[in-house]
Amino acid sequence: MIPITKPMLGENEAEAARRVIASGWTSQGPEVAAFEKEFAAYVGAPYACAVSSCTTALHLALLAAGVRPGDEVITVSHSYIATANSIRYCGARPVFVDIDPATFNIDPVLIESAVTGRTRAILCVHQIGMPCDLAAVCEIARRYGLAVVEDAACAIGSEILWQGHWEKIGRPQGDIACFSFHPRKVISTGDGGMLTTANPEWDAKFRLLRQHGMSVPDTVRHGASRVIFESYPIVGFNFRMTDIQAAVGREQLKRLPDIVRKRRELAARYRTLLAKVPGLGLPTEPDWARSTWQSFSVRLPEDSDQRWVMQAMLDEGIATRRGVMCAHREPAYPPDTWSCAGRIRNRSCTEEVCRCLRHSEEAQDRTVILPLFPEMTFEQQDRVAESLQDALRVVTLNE
Ligand SMILES: C[C@H]1O[C@H](OP(=O)(O)OP(=O)(O)OC[C@H]2O[C@@H](n3cnc4c(=O)[nH]c(N)nc43)[C@H](O)[C@@H]2O)[C@@H](O)[C@@H](O)[C@@H]1N
Ligand SMILES: O=C(O)CCC(=O)C(=O)O
Repeated sequence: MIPITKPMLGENEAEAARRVIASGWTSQGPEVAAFEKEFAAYVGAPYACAVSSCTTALHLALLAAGVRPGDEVITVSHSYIATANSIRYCGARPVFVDIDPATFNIDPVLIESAVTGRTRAILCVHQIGMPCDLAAVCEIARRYGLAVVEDAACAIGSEILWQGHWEKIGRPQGDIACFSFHPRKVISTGDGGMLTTANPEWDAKFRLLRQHGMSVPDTVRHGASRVIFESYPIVGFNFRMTDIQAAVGREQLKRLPDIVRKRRELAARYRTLLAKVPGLGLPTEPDWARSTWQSFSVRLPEDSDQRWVMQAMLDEGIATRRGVMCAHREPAYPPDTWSCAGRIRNRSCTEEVCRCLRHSEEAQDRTVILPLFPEMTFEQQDRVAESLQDALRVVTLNE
């Protein structure tokens, strides 16, 4: 079986976890602090704060940016559901903007029509590791006084050409960037997340909110020679990362440059292997972006059926995934819970038929994500390419 993904974990990670367990201190402590410092150095950010997942990171980012019940946040529907959910957790309303079908990222041309008096922030996504057009997003956000939160779940190691220099995503170019260490991502701690920012007040807020709003952390009280009583000035959460996870994350960071290099090599190789497949659309990388290729997504020819192709490949022992989901199509998102640019401004869409998100829907329905992981062999990759071509050929023959 060729899986869709396989986290690159080995003896070093196992030894790191063992070392923490043997130390007797396993909850958020010195390993988390060290991981944060090393992660900040990697992306070039002034501050990094570790949490339990990217979902909880997004939630804290929006709260710190001042998103409150009744506010609107501009984002994409075409993303894992956690993106839109994080807005709902704040009692705010997602306003969905369609994607550019070439990059699967928010179409900057459409953002301005989604801004209203209630808009508080733009939550943009670097979908499947491809940097979105942050320069355009930030320009609009600055003009309207909006915060920019980046969902960089898949973009650890992605780069963007920023004011003439290549920078890692997460510096951050916006106001806050959120990363994921779920096993489907570029590096993994089992589950886990990270927020980066240049704003010390927001960083302090993340730290307070991730640990119940506790005024004096347990680590400080643990080592104190005088009795200290903590207080809880605000309602916080338990969104901590453990020291076991952080120790694994530190080992993963050491592997990261090799992982990204390998992923880019495999993505380039897919491009060569699939270049001549009739009607197949290959992903594009703008000349100002370098992806991690967290996923390699191909657009199927017009005459092929997505589910049929995926099943044919599964029958050959190859796992695939459909294109990235659209939150607005899920039962958790009835029409009264979200808006989209057209429904606000032109009223060109009815409740029944909405054309505002047609590129998002088309990407979900017409693309297939192929296996790509650093330990994938060329032989496995050849099998994937052949199996896809066979499946497409059978579809054509059946016509
Ligand atoms: C492109 C999108 O990819 C992911 O969505 P997805 O629909 O592909 O995710 P799922 O289908 O839930 O993928 C989870 C898969 O990730 C793999 N996986 C999940 N956890 C593990 C693990 O611990 N070990 C191994 N070896 N594999 C793991 C399994 O193959 C599992 O089926 C998410 O990461 C999204 O955030 C992302 N945008
Ligand atoms: O739970 C998932 O499958 C993805 C969500 C994620 O990556 C996260 O919250 O860190």
